Amino acid sequence: MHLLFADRLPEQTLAGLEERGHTCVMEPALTAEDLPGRIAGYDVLVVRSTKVPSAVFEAADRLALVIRAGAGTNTIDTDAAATRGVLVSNVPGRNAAAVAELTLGLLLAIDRRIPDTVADLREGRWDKQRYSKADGLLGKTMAIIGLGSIGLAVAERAAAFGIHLQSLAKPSRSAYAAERAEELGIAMCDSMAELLSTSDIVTLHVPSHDDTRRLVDEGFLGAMRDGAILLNTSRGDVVDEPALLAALDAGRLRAGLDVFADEPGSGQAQWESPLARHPQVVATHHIGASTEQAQRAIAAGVTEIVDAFVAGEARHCVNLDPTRLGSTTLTIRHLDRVGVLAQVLDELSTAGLNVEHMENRVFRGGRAAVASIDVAGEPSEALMSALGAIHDVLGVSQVTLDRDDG
Ligand SMILES: NC(=O)C1=CN([C@@H]2O[C@H](COP(=O)(O)OP(=O)(O)OC[C@H]3O[C@@H](n4cnc5c(N)ncnc54)[C@H](O)[C@@H]3O)[C@@H](O)[C@H]2O)C=CC1
Ligand SMILES: O=C(O)C(=O)COP(=O)(O)O
Repeated sequence: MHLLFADRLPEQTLAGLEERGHTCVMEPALTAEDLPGRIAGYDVLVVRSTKVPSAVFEAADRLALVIRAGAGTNTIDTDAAATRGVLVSNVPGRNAAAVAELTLGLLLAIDRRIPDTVADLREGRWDKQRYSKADGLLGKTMAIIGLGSIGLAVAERAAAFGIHLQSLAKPSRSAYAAERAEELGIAMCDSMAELLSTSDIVTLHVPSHDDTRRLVDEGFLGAMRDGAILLNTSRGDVVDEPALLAALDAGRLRAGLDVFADEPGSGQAQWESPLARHPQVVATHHIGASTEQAQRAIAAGVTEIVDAFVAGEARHCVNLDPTRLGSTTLTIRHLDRVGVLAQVLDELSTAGLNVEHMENRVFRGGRAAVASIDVAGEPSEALMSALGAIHDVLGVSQVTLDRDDG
């Protein structure tokens, strides 16, 4: 396969993929505007924060997979990809420790005003009194919004500082996250108002999507305690930035920010941001995931996704239907002979049933096989008998599932 890397990944990763017979081209200076003109001829596109707009999918001739070498896929038009049948995968969890480390770093930097004290010393100014007013973190309460890989990694580290942890009760939380939250002693609040009004620190770890964009608005900020600290290492647009600026100007809050709504990409740029310059803010250059450890782990994840794709698996794909694909699963046991599946598909097509997912596994010995076919709709009795009557079909059964149960 031909792979285009539009951001920098370790050379060893490319070398490993070339050893597997793939052709890899790395052009880390490519921008979202360049990509449509460069994508022709590539099967796989690998990006970090470089944006992948719909124009890329319109211009692509053989693109089958986009890999986000990181967690957040908000920079990729995943709907446009889905319309063109292009898989989009991310590499979840592998950079969580790095982001959690930076989050705690921002918190310590704010509490002790480390950037200001360092800057003064670099200028030759000694002022012990000025920098002797930190409050300390022991016994403080932290609200964690988004209890996924990063939220939990932050919780583990904050717990070690003696910080009390709380989050929002969420019935749909995964069993793993719910169990881990309990182990870490994270208290659950029933409402956002309760969570915010009882926390000294609020840290954001949700992805950017329709429900979370500008989640932190004037009302949210107003509900935070006076003197509280807001940490954002998720995405800039989760925060209403003018509203945050107003709260900072009023001296009500302090903030640690790694991400900004209009941040420049991975290169260098002249960039004036009133938030990043604000004296109540400690800001960094969206470097949460940028440790060697995290990038090695992410690169290994990219290789695993390519290997899985070659083997026919859409690993960590974010734009396939997450619920059950077809409403009915047909299980067809048959002799492993050429043409049996073609006859099965012919019958489905005559019945007007669209196949949404299909897998065929051969039994040990190679004499028989079992096909599992998800179809959109309910097969009629006539169709079931027609399938059962196909020569070499050993048996047919069906399970009808509620789409939401997947
Ligand atoms: N600063 C940086 O360099 C990095 C930033 N990120 C950002 O952090 C985000 C989170 O990353 P992970 O923890 O790895 O993802 P994750 O998918 O493991 O966790 C996200 C969590 O947020 C929860 N969530 C989603 N919508 C919510 C809502 N409306 N209210 C409450 N919870 C909600 C999900 O249920 C999930 O538990 C990424 O989507 C990305 O935007 C990720 C990696 C690096
Ligand atoms: O993994 C993520 O979601 C990140 O935000 C990291 O972005 P980056 O790979 O540093 O451009």
